[in-house]
Amino acid sequence: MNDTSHAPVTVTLTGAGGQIGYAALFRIAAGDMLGPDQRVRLRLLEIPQGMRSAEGTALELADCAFPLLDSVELTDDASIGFDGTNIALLIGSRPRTAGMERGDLLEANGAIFGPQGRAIGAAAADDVRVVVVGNPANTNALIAQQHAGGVPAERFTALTRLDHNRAVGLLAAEAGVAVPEVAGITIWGNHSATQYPDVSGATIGDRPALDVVDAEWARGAYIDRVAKRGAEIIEVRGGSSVGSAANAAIEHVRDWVLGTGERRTSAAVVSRGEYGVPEGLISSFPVRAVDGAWNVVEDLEIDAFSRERIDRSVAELVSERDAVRGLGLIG
Ligand SMILES: NC(=O)C1=CN([C@@H]2O[C@H](COP(=O)(O)OP(=O)(O)OC[C@H]3O[C@@H](n4cnc5c(N)ncnc54)[C@H](O)[C@@H]3O)[C@@H](O)[C@H]2O)C=CC1
Ligand SMILES: O=C([O-])CC(=O)C(=O)O
Repeated sequence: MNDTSHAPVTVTLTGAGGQIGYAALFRIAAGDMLGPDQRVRLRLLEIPQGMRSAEGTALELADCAFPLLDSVELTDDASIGFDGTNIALLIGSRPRTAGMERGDLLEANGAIFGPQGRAIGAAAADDVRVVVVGNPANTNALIAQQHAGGVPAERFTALTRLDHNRAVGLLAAEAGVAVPEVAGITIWGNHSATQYPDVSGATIGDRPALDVVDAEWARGAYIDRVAKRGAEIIEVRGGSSVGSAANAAIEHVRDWVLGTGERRTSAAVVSRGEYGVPEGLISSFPVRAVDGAWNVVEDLEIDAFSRERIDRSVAELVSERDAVRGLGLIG
């Protein structure tokens, strides 16, 4: 992938007929995800009810005449959708609606991700990389991974980049600085209201963030605002985040494939026990991407406040894992 020959990369999107799919596909085809020289083959995987909408999107993609877009194929068969795929964005699921918590979604969505994981295991390219967007994203990623025999576990990730970007944007706004001044924020744990946006190691310009903004705010209202931003958007827009979610998924894949350099970001990746997170959980960590792989940044200091917040979110991931195990969705 991304070698000098620039052979086309196959990108599969599930939920391609949905809102995030619509917001993501044009940017992927324009080169925002894999770079301005990388041709892409798009596979749009939908359920029968979503096919018509995906067909419409495919017509519009054709009408853009994107030079980097090699082909667009539509299917409702996962074994075709993931055949030879290099990058899979698992977006299709049921969005949360007002008043609904993620726990309610476990059962509704869990059954989607086992078969998709199996199809990825059976059909995808050797270098396949998967990011799960559909909620509950961390646990859906775990389910897919557990069914994808033969695919290295670390190729399954879940999206917390949207939370990360929200945390950066809100901190920059509070400090009255431009976004590039902010560095070193971490989202820990689950993509849910228990997530912990951690600014204890963050900087604003060349100063510790906690010397610039009120520490009480950073450890109170700020955490709540970031963690509940999804619900805020639902409340204000009347629907869940779309443009910002598509953007985050694109940035997640772009960093994973092209690298972050020294810049730190957040992604939900398979724990190898870092920071006391139980091995095997797909939990959000501070990460850098090097040579096509996410590496957890391991040398951060965790104070008692952070420890408690991380543990709380990780406990929720453990309970989601146990719940899907109880439902027979994983072994
Ligand atoms: N991780 C994150 O940061 C975020 C995650 N989300 C989640 O992303 C998901 C998608 O959101 P939207 O695009 O707004 O929803 P949407 O309802 O507009 O689109 C979902 C699409 O998925 C399709 N679909 C359902 N089951 C499928 C399956 N088994 N295979 C293929 N396609 C399938 C549906 O037909 C529909 O077209 C939701 O679960 C939402 O909660 C949304 C925002 C942020
Ligand atoms: O909250 C939701 O249902 C959508 C979502 O994941 C987010 O916006 O972070």
